[in-house]
This record gives sequence, structure tokens and C-alpha cells, in this order.
Amino acid sequence: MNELLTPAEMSRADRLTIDAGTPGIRLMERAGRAVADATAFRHVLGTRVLVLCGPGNNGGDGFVAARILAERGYAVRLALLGDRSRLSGDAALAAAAWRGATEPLDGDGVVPMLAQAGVVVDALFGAGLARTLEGEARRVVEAVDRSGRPVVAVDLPSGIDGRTGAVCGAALHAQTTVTFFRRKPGHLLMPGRAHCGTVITADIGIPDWTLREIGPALRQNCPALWLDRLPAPRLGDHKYSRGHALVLSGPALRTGAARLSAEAALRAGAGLVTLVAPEAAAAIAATHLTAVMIEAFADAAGFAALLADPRRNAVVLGPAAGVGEGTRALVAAALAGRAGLVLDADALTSFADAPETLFDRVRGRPAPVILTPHEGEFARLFPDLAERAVGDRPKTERAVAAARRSGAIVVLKGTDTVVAAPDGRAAINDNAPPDLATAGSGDVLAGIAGGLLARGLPGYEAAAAAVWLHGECGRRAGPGLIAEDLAAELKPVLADLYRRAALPPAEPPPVAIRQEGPTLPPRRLLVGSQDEDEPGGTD
Ligand SMILES: NC(=O)C1=CN([C@@H]2O[C@H](COP(=O)(O)OP(=O)(O)OC[C@H]3O[C@@H](n4cnc5c(N)ncnc54)[C@H](OP(=O)(O)O)[C@@H]3O)[C@@H](O)[C@H]2O)[C@@H](O)CC1
Ligand SMILES: [K+]
Repeated sequence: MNELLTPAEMSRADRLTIDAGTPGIRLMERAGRAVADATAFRHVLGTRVLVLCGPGNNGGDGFVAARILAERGYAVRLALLGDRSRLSGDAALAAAAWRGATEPLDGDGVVPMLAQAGVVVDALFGAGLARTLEGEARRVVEAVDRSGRPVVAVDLPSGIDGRTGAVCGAALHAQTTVTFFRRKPGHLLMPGRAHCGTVITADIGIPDWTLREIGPALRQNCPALWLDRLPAPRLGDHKYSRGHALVLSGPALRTGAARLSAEAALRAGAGLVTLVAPEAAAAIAATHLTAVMIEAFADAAGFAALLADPRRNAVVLGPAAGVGEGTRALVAAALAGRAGLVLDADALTSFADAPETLFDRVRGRPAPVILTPHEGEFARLFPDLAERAVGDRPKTERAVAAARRSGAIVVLKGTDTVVAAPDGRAAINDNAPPDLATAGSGDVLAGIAGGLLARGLPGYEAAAAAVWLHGECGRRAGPGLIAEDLAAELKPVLADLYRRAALPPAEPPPVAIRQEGPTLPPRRLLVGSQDEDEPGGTD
């Protein structure tokens, strides 16, 4: 269930299913029913429903939902953007089965309709949004958004690009988005995610075998991607069998970032963690650390000597390391060794003038290298792939291109962190709360990744697991968190994961929206119906 389908891939899934014998109108019927169910689930009988239909199949789903809601006793008003005679295919069939009035839709006329509506079903544009919204379409979308009415969006909030998550001129904000078969990248990538509200993925009868034909590259980041690589500690393990991570400390007055990383690496399960510090910093760090060991070095040669022991199998470099030749030399020394590496913060910025000198050393290296840039650091290493340079290219594509170029696993951080591998795999993360945007949070992430590399996870899995664990720790720590709080949250988060891994394989998840059976909304939602004369919704 964690595959993400671009609109083009989704259209292929539709086509494969139709070619295998399921008529398109049946898929549309199930899609519309799922939308009706989601609407009825949140809005009691008596709520006035306004269905806004567009000129394509997204509008067709709207006609089906309108018909089913009306059959269930809802007062439904339907308005269509464009000429009804121009509807074609399945959308025309769905429109023909709608017995109510079809009103014209424009930016002025929609305002009084909205004033009377308790809930809006947005069936204007979905996967087929092809260009920037302009004219009446845009005015309608803006009016819906201004109205503040709760919106159930069909497939995507109209105006959101399903491939990139971008706003195409204007986009409305939904309370609930009902999509079909699998989520689309635009549901997870910003700003799309912020427009979707709760996303429900409904089964409309597209079989899973279509995924084998399509081979989607994108995933939602979740434990299914890497949990089998993250076994619970076993009887007979000893600290050396769990790996030894080194974390490079900054100078005397800047040891905190690396200490955050080191403690996170230890909590993530590395058997041993050593903070390697310039001589003047070692004594200061020593006053703060207990389980994390400390070793001092004088220069790059001394640092390289500390890496010579093959049991030291992971290194984290960058947090508060300083930008310049000194850090470049330490990174070069680490790259010459055999340990897995996490390069963060200053270790990235130090190569801003000549990123190829970094990539040349990374490519072909047998042990993994994980780069963890935020957008600013990313722009320094990959200026032609930066958001501001190619704003229309989705974050996923930019991250994969960067991974291919550098030979590293790239963790492009943000609200919608993307983890990408040189072989084209990519996962979008969506469990990180905004509270994680705080000083030192990235240092903890780098440390978790280093700890997981030490435990022997491959680079992509270590990076994806680290990002997800970091998000979960943030969720558990909650509002008011500071970076110091995060590593301790790894204890309950890992305990949950190990429990989950020990359970027998889960039953397939229940279908989010029931497709068959009684068409009445759930019983408890029938009580307390609204005054018919009272416009406005219930929620
Ligand atoms: N059988 C199936 O395939 C199933 C599909 N399903 C549903 O179909 C949806 C995809 O349907 P779709 O491909 O028809 O695209 P849709 O989102 O309705 O938009 C296309 C229309 O919008 C127009 N248009 C585009 N951009 C515009 C703009 N900026 N401003 C103005 N107009 C614009 C475009 O016009 P054109 O570009 O052709 O001029 C065209 O008329 C999908 O999201 C799901 O809900 C489900 O029922 C399951 C079965
Ligand atoms: K829509």
C-alpha cells in the first residue's frame, strides 16, 4: 500500500484494469460511491451538499457521488463547469444517470450556492489537471476557498498537481480527500499535502497486479520499506556485533551538535559510539558525555588513523564541524576509508565551490554515503537542481537526480523529506511534525542515520528508517520539544517497531470505505439531524 502513483501511472492502472474486463463506468461508480461514503461519514443527513463538477472524469465521479447522496436523502445541488454536451465517455454516462438539475457554474454564481451549502464536494479537476487555472475555473476555486465551507475533494483538491504537489495558479483546501487505489505524490509533497486534509484511499477494484506492470518508483516512507533490515537485538549480540559509530566533533565552543548526533547514534542501536574531537574540544565534550566515548586527534592524519580499525564501520561528519579546508580534509580521509558515512551540514557546505571533488570520491565507493542537506545546502551542491532553479520539477525528481549524480543516498530535508538512491528509488516522508523545525534537530537525524549504518543497514534503508524514526520521535516528544528530547524517544519508538516485527504478518488492512452493502450512512451519524432551514454544515 505504500506505492505512490503519478497521475500518468494511475491512468495506466485504470487502463490496464479496463482492458482486463472491468468497464470504466464501474470504476467511476465505485469512486463516486467512496466519495459519497466519505461525505456521509462526516456530514449528517440534513446537511446541504453542493457538488461542483469539472469537464472530465473527475466531474464524472462528482455526478455519481451526487446521485448516491441524493438517493440517501441528502439535499444535493450540482453545478457543472462548462457545457454538459461536451462531457464524454464515462463522465457522460455518469451525468446521464443524475436525475437532479445541472446548474451552470461560474465565479459569481457559486458564491450564493456556497452560502447555502453545508459541505462542498470538489469534483472539478483531479489527475487530468493540465495547466494553470485561469478564468472562471480559477474564480470558482478561489471562491470555494474563501467560503470556508468544508470540502471533500475527489482524488485531489482542485488546483493541486498530483505529480508534484504544486499549486497550479490556485487550489482549494479540503477537509477530506478521497483518492483511489493508491495515493499520488501530490498528496505527500508540499504544498499539496497542506491542501488535502485527511486522505482516504479507496479500493475501486483496480487489482494489485497492475503495479507489477507499472513498476512505480516512488513510495511513502514507512516501516514496510526497511523494517526487515532492522532486527531487534538478539541473544548472543555483543556491542561489537552491533557496530561502532564515530562522530566528528566541532571545535571547543561548538561540541553540542556532534554530541546530539553521538547520543542519537547510540540510542539508534550502535553498540559503541565514539566522539572524535580536536584536542581542544575533547576535554569540553568529556564533561557532557558518559556512554559515548571520546578520542582526540591533532590533524587529518590523526583522524584517519582513528578510522583504521575496521570495526569502526560508520562515521558522521558535519554538525558544527566548520566550513573550509580543514573539514574537506577530514571528509576526504573518511571517504578513503571503508566505513559507511553520513555527511551533513558543514561537511556539505565545505564542498560548495567544487562539489564534483566530493562526488568523484563517493561514486564507486563500496560503503554507503548518505548526504543529508536541507534545501539551502542542497542548492550549494546541486545548484542546477535547486528549487529556485527548477521550481517546476518535483522534489522527488530533484533528489533522485542528485543521488544519481553524486552516487550517494540523498536525504533532501523539509516538511516532506525525500530519500533518494542512485538507482532511482525514492520515498517521501510524511510523519514529521512541524515541531521538528528546531535547532539541533538535523544533528539528531544525522546521528540516527549513522547509528543505523553502524548496525549494518544498507544506505537507502538506513536513511529512510532514520527519517521515519526521527519523525516519530518528534511526534512523541510533541509541542515544545527541543533537540535534546528526541533521542530518548527512540526507546518507545523502537520498542513498538520490534513488537510489530515480531507479530505474524498483518491481515490486509480493512478497506477504508465500504464499497458494497447498505448505502445508508453509519447509524450514529443519523441521530441529531439538522434543521432543514438552517444553512451551513455540521462537522
Ligand atoms: N476511468 C478512469 O480513468 C477513472 C478516472 N477517475 C477519475 O477521473 C479523474 C481523471 O479524469 P480526467 O483524466 O478526465 O481528468 P480531470 O481531472 O477530470 O480533468 C480533465 C478535464 O479538465 C480540463 N482541464 C485540465 N486542466 C484545466 C485547467 N487548468 N483549466 C481548465 N480546464 C482544465 C481538461 O480539459 P482539456 O485539457 O482537455 O482541454 C479536461 O476536460 C481522476 O482524477 C478520477 O477522479 C475515477 O473515476 C476512476 C476511473
Ligand atoms: K478534485
